[in-house]
Amino acid sequence: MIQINPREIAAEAMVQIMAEGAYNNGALRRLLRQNGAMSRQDRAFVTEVVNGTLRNLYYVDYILNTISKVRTEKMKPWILAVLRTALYQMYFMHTPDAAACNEAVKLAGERGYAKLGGFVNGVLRSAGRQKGQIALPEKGTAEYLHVYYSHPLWLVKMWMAYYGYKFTEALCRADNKAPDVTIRVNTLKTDREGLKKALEERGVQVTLGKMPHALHLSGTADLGRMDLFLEGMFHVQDESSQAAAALLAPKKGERVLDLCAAPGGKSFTMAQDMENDGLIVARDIYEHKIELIRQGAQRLGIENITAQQRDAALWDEDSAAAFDRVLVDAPCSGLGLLRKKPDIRLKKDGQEIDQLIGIQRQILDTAAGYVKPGGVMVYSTCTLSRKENEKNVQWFLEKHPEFSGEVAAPFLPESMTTEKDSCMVTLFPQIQGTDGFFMARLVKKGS
Ligand SMILES: C[S@@+](CC[C@H](N)C(=O)[O-])C[C@H]1O[C@@H](n2cnc3c(N)ncnc32)[C@H](O)[C@@H]1O
Repeated sequence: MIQINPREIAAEAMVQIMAEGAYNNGALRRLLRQNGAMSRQDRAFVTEVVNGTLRNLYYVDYILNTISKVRTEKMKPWILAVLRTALYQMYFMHTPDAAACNEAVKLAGERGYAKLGGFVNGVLRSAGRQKGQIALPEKGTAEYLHVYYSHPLWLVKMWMAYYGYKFTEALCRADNKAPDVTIRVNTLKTDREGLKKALEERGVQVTLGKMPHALHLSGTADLGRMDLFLEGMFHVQDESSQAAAALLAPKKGERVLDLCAAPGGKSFTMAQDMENDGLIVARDIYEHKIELIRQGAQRLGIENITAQQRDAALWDEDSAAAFDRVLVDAPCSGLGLLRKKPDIRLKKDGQEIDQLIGIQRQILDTAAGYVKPGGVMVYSTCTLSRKENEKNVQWFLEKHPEFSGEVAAPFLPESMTTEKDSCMVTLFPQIQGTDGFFMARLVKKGS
């Protein structure tokens, strides 16, 4: 049997993600598939090392740059990947220092860098000796949160300006915990108790979520291959997204437009809430993503979704005042997803926010015209940036006096919202245990 070294796969993933620009989840999935002979334990190890290293990258690099004479940005991609993943194992996974160090030296040699084995050995031995002794920036500063919790400095500063130091620290800490898998029970086929029991019979640990059809799973190896998944008993969906669908609250027989719908999660949830009755037009700008909506709907036994490729920023006369409910789940900076997509924090620099605001406002402006008088629109993002969230809603309500905000709390379980008298809700990983998420309920006047 071929021996696959999981440490090598982890370092390879880091090269692809950090030096070649691959997305974290995509690169991991591809490498795990290509090395399918690895044991379940080794696959879990690779996933933990890659996600953990990415989640703690600013900290790991801070240690490397304190110890090494060569700065991380000057290192060869392979050597840097080997050092980062080895240091993560030593500092966060309790791998014995000597084992992590010896393996790293071997890995350097395997890709033609045998000459750098001494350098790798020196840096890691020194890191082992100095564990817990390297001075960090002073506590109470943005620089401390940046290094200790490995969040970009610009983001820490932005959140501190919004929420203050203590709240930002709690948020950063929550971002660094690997989340469990959350699913939405397919109420067209089963119910929460029935699915919980069936999952438990298959060895999955299950707890109930705050949303009425949410389950939290742990101990799931390959959920996508499980019979219950293939039979369409659930789809994977964070509780924040389930809440956004609940805030729009579509009813049986209504016409619903989901303008930025792929891969389809919120459309699927709404279709189930509507008991497969009425119509959901689910659109996205990317043709290849439309197929994901169709496949998902088919797996789940959903028949009231029509998927269409269309740019939501461009006006569609045929949709004018044609929908009871419109969802604008806008493209955004994704700063609420740091738990699940740890590479987001490394690849954004805050510059893209202003560009996104332009697109979000264009989509909102266009969407307003598709809502029937008396109809409802929900604007949502998976980000924690007030410019993309509250400021956009304020802008929209000023520009569109035919809309007003409706208090959101009555549409959500009490534990999901802390704002009791606002049309806007922000969810945080350290409070609701969800992704960082924003949503607002806007009602068009008239009847
Ligand atoms: C936050 S994701 C949507 C997630 C989806 N609502 C769900 O619950 O599964 C945003 C989506 O907007 C799409 N998008 C980006 N720009 C768009 C545009 N101008 N028009 C329509 N869709 C767009 C992206 O392709 C992406 O699928």
